[in-house]
Amino acid sequence: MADESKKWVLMVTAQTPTNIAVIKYWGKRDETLILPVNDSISVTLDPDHLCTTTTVAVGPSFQKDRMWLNGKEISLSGSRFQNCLREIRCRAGEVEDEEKGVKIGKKDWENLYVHIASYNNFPTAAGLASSAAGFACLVFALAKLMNLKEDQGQLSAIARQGSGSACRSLYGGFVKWIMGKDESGSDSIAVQLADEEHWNDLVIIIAVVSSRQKETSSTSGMRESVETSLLLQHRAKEVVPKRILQMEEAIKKLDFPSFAQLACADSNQFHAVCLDTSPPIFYMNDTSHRIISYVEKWNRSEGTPQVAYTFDAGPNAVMIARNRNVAAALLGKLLYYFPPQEGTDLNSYVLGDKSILKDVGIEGLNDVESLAPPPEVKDNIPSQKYKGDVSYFICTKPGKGPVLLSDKNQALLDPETGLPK
Ligand SMILES: Nc1ncnc2c1ncn2[C@@H]1O[C@H](COP(=O)(O)OP(=O)(O)OP(=O)(O)O)[C@@H](O)[C@H]1O
Ligand SMILES: C[C@@](O)(CCOP(=O)(O)OP(=O)(O)O)CC(=O)O
Repeated sequence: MADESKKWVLMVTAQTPTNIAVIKYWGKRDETLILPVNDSISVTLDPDHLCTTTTVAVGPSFQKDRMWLNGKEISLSGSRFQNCLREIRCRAGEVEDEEKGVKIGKKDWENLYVHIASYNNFPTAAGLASSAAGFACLVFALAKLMNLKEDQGQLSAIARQGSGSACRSLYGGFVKWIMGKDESGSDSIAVQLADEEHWNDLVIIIAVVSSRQKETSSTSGMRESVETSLLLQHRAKEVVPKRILQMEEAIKKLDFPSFAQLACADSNQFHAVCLDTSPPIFYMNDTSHRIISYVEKWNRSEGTPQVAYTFDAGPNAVMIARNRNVAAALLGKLLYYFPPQEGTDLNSYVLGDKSILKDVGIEGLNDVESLAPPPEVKDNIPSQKYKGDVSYFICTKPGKGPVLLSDKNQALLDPETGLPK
C-alpha cells in the first residue's frame, strides 16, 4: 500500500434506481441470508425520478466505517450493513491509482475503513422502497471502489443480504429474483428479463397516500405471515410459480391485458396474505381501496385493462398505464378524485415527469377544479372528491439500472477529507 503518512482518498459515486414488484416477494425461508419462499418479478423505476446516490470512499486516515444517510450520520452496526460490508470486503481486489500514487493489495482492505454518504431523492421509509435502492447502491458503489470481479448477479446476492428487494435494483427494466435452492444462498440472485427499452410505452403513476408511518415493517410483517398464514404457503407453492411463468410470457410479448391481470391479482393476493396473518396486517387504507375500485371500474368500462395497480407494504398506489395517452387520462381522473389541499401548488403536487400534465390540459389549479367527472362512474355513484387524501403524485416510467457518476461535483463526500460535503 502507498505510504500511510500521505493523505489520500479514493472515491466512487453511483446512482441506483428503486423498483416495484409486480409479482411480490413476501416471506423468507432464511432470515439471516434473506432467502425468499418464492420467485418475484419487478419493474425498475426511472432513476431520474426515484433513485439513491451513494459515494463511497477509502483512505488511510479513516478510523472506522462510517455512513451518512441524507446528511445525518447513521450507525452501521446493524447485521444487514455488516453482512454486506463483510461479503464485499472478502471479495475485494487490487486497486491502483497512478495519479495519486496509491496501490491497495487484496489483503490491505482488511485494515482500511470506508466512508459512505447516501442521498435518496425521495422520502426515506415512506413505502417507496428506499431500502431497495439504498442497499443496491451501497453494494454497487463499494464493488467498484474495491474492484470486485463479481458479475451483476453475484452482486445482487450481496445486496439481497441488505434487503431482499434490493437485489432486483441491480438491473434496469424487468427483473426476476430467482429464489434459488441452495442453503448458502449462492443461487438466490436477480436476473434481467428485459431492459428498459423493451416496453417503453409504459408510464407509471405513483399516488403517495397520506398516512402515518407504517406500523409493521416488511421484515416483521413477512415473518409473521410465514409463521401464521396458510394462504402464504399455498401462494408460494401453488400460485406464484405459475404466475411467474405467465408474467414472463406477458412481458416478453408486451401483452398488457395479461400483465395487468397478473400484477393486480398478485398485489391483491399479497394483501390477502397480510389479512390472513395473525394478528392481521393492514397496509392499504380507504384511499388505496378507492383507487383500486376506480381503476377496476375504468378497466371494465373499456373492455380491456388500461392500467395495472400494485401496492407494497403500505397504502401508496403504483399504477402502470399501457401508454402515455392512458396515463394522461388516468392522471386527470386521479386529480379529479384527489385534488390537492388548499395552499398546495400544482408543482409540488405532481412530481417527476410533469409534462404529462400538459397532455391532460392542466396548467394550473383552476384546470384541476374544472376537471369533468370520469364518465364510467357518473351514473353509478356520486363522484365524491377526497381532497388531501393523496400527498402527491409521481409520474415516471420503467428505467435503467445502476450507473457510475464520473462528474466529481456529484460526489457526496469531500475528495480531500472523505467527510460529507
Ligand atoms: N440510501 C440508503 N442507503 C443505505 N440504506 C438505506 C438507504 N435508504 C434507506 N436505507 C435503509 O432502509 C431503511 C428504510 O427501509 P424501510 O423498509 O423502513 O423503508 P422503505 O424501503 O422506504 O419502504 P418499503 O420497504 O416499505 O418500501 C433505512 O432505515 C435504512 O436502513
Ligand atoms: C411488499 C414488498 O415490497 C416486500 C419487500 O420487502 P423488503 O425487501 O423491504 O424486506 P426485507 O428483505 O426484510 O428487507 C414486495 C416486493 O418488493 O417484492
